[in-house]
Amino acid sequence: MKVAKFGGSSLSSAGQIRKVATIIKNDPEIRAVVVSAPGKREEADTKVTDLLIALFTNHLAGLNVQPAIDSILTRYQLIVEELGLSDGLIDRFERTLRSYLNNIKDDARLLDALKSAGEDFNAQVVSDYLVSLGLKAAYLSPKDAGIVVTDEPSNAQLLPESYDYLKQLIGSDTLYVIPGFFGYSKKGDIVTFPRGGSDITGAIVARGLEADVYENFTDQSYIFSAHPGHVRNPHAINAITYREMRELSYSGFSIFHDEALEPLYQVKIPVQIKNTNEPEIDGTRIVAERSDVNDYPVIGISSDEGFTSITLRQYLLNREVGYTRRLLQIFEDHNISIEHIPSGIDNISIIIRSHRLKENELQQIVQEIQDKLNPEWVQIEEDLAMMVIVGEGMREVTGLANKATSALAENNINIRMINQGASEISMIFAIAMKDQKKALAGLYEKYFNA
Ligand SMILES: Nc1ncnc2c1ncn2[C@@H]1O[C@H](COP(=O)(O)OP(=O)(O)O)[C@@H](O)[C@H]1O
Ligand SMILES: N[C@@H](CC(=O)OP(=O)(O)O)C(=O)O
Repeated sequence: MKVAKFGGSSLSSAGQIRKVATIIKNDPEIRAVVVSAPGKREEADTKVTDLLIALFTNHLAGLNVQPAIDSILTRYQLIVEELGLSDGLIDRFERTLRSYLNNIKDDARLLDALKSAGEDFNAQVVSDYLVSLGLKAAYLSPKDAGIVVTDEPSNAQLLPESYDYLKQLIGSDTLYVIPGFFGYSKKGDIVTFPRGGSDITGAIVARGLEADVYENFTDQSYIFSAHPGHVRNPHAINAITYREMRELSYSGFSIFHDEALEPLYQVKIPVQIKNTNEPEIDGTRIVAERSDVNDYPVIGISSDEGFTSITLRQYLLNREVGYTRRLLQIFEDHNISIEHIPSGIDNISIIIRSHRLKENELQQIVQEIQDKLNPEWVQIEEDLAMMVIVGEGMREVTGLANKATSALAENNINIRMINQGASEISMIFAIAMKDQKKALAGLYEKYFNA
């Protein structure tokens, strides 16, 4: 039994939805479908989720919201007309958006409700279309499916009891079409997952329904060993482990959400990445173990930008008990999570994502560091990129770090920090953001073409 998730690129137009329906019709193993909101039809297009966020922003600013509502409804109108579905759907969608705007007074909750509409409307469209083709399909709201989440707007986390509710759907002869990207809090409010979170819903449903495989349909036939938009003709991956994928998706492989692995790895449900436009290709499998570690000790290289490092120097820091804890406390007080903490005997760096800092917050943090810890000096480096090299074979094979340092040296790229992940399956190099493209090309050549 399979659960299939179709991403925004697979559902961006009536033509794409037809391809999705063909995939579903041809595979009776698919027993539940999770859908995203319509994505971009071409590069310059706007995702429906972004149109919904624009609607929220206009509403908040007190502007006329009609143009934003029209642009959203037009996307669905085009799809509904071309698929020959009832116009009544569009009236229902308009009433839903207006009722959210009129009735939800809390801004964060309104934003989540509006964002959820992209997936919610699309699930109704896809379900109606499958029914029109003669399939026994039905729209199922996350509320009725039992997807219960924590109450943190835009950052929902699943509550484990959801699996007990989802289990009750096992064995049904109805093909459920479930909107991705959101769940309901215990109080009954809509709460969304982080952006890209329909992958998370798909994983939750696959686990709840005890699927043999979670098929994730997108616009690429494989996960490649480097982002295909940044490296020309990267090597296609056949199998990658959950641990490898988590490291890579957290740091730039946006094809699959890093938090979508959590529901799956304990119960070892494999993920099959497939292309809606080339469904005959098997694609990439995300699994617990892979058999080609000797051939590919390194499986992928990702890069991610927008980091800031704060480095403190303090002679005899290694002997000061509690120094690190007091430093970390400052970041905790600012509610800023930390990415890396490389340290030496007399210095320590804290690396964070720059977007987590509010205006002037960095200066405030430096001031607090000076007041509370009195270091000899504090150095700030902004605009850093992280190059992340990942592979289960990293522990066994010698000379892998050397390849990276020589690739960067040959390209005259200064390394600002090196961190070997405690998992021993990743190595991270901080460099200046301006060198990122050159670094990725150089590293890719060394590991995959040398
Ligand atoms: N290593 C990689 N291999 C394949 N695609 C990647 C990789 N890293 C990033 N991507 C990007 O992920 C995109 C697909 O993910 P996403 O936009 O979330 O799709 P969907 O709309 O189907 O959910 C690809 O078009 C590609 O640009
Ligand atoms: N539509 C949401 C959730 C999502 O997962 O979309 P996609 O499958 O197109 O990445 C977003 O844009 O964030």
